[in-house]
Amino acid sequence: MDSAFVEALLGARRPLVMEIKPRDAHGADLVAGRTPADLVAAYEEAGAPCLSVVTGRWFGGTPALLGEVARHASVPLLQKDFITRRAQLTDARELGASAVLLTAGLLPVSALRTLVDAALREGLTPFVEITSEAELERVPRPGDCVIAVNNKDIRARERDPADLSRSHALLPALRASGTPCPVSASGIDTPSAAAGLLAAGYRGLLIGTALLRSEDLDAWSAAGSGLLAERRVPSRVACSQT
Ligand SMILES: O=P(O)(O)OC[C@@H](O)[C@@H](O)c1c[nH]c2ccccc12
Repeated sequence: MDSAFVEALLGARRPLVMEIKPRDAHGADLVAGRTPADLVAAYEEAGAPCLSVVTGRWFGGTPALLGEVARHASVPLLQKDFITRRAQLTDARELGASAVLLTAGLLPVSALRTLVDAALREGLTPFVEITSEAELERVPRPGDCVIAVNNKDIRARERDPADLSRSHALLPALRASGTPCPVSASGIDTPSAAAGLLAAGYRGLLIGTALLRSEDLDAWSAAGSGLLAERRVPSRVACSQT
């Protein structure tokens, strides 16, 4: 498969897809005054092989944020939004995305197939999120997709507590599906949880909130490269609700 996003992730020493999103699921600010350029610089310096940009408005994102990140980033970008129409794929590519989120649990199976085919035709890597084996079975062309287990539930707007055991339980099925790049996403909130998922066999982790609140990205990078330092990771004080 020909995918800059997958190649970057599989070739990375620290396969962490570092996410930029303005607010967490409860509406709290995650950016703390930093510009998109500041965030890109911090993540790239920490060794991010790819970045995720949330453009969905539940999390305070906009398409313009993706364009702004793309102006500064030199790594492949994933757009995270609720994509239901082909026109959104063209927009994603024009804004600078290399990969697009498609949510298996929210799309009828025929729409999922159409969007996976259309994304691949646009040169975009489908990054398909699933939460169960039943959803995994609905993913077409898994060998051409990144498949990510979401440890939270997007139908609950990600306000539910994360269940990392879901990622551990679904890994064998993910591997059997033929995806080149099994990913675990959401609610990974400590470097040791990250290290555990990578040790289990995940080839990529998608982390937003915890990185945006972290004051020690190096500890995360160490976890990502299997060199977990036994040190405390200070968190930013949770920012006020907006
Ligand atoms: O901030 P977290 O818990 O590390 O989660 C990141 C990412 O998985 C989450 O932002 C997300 C998962 N599915 C989405 C769909 C749209 C927007 C965002 C998302």
